[in-house]
Amino acid sequence: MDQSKEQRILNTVSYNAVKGDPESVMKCIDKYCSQYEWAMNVGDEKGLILDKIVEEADPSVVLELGTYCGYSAIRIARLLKPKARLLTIEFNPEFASIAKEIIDIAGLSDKVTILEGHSEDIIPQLKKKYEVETLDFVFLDHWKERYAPDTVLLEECGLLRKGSILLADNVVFPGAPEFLKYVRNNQRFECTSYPSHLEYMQVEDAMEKAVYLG
Ligand SMILES: O=C(NCc1cccc(CNc2ccc3[nH]ncc3c2)c1)c1cc(-c2ccc(F)cc2)cc(O)c1O
Ligand SMILES: [Mg+2]
Repeated sequence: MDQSKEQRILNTVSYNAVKGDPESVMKCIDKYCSQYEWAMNVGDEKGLILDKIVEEADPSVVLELGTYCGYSAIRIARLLKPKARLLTIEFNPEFASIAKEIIDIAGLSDKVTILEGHSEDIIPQLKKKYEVETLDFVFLDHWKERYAPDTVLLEECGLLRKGSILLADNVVFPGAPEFLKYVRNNQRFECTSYPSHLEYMQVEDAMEKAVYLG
């Protein structure tokens, strides 16, 4: 059975990246996906915007929805302070296992925990099973039609506090219209749009930041 694209991404990382060096893992993935096979990593252009927002927030507890190959988990975790941690939810078992290996190569396994399953099933378990009090930062990058319902679920589960930051990828392409409508018309969120481009392409995209006001 020939390999998947995600397996080929892991191969190129394990062959070319410097072990324990997150930046070299990111560069390796970006090089491969811009030159050989497109893949849905947040990429280096939107990644720089993500970096700035994470650095400004300096979060202790981060939730990511949609791990994929672990590129954005590495991007975020490399900026976190020593005790801070990132929980990332991935439904696709192959993606989860490839991400685990890539995160390990980056040397970030002690900061990142991959939770296998659907966001709607795992979010309600975060407080009791994963000892989360509230979330400082949430990166939404899973199924776009889940962004809005999962935002409601996060609030219902008491996981958002005054100042919690939601950052959503792909609000322009593929698009997350219900999410934009929900947060932009909701007084409990302060929204900012970050225009950019789809990873490795010249197609317009954007990320949306929604700060929870409590
Ligand atoms: O759709 C996207 N990503 C989400 C996604 C997609 C597939 C599988 C999974 C499986 N992982 C998964 C699922 C459900 C889940 N529930 N809880 C956790 C969880 C995890 C996740 C996406 C698409 C494009 C894109 C596609 C085509 C094109 F032409 C241009 C652009 C660009 C992106 O940056 C994207 O992020
Ligand atoms: Mg995305």
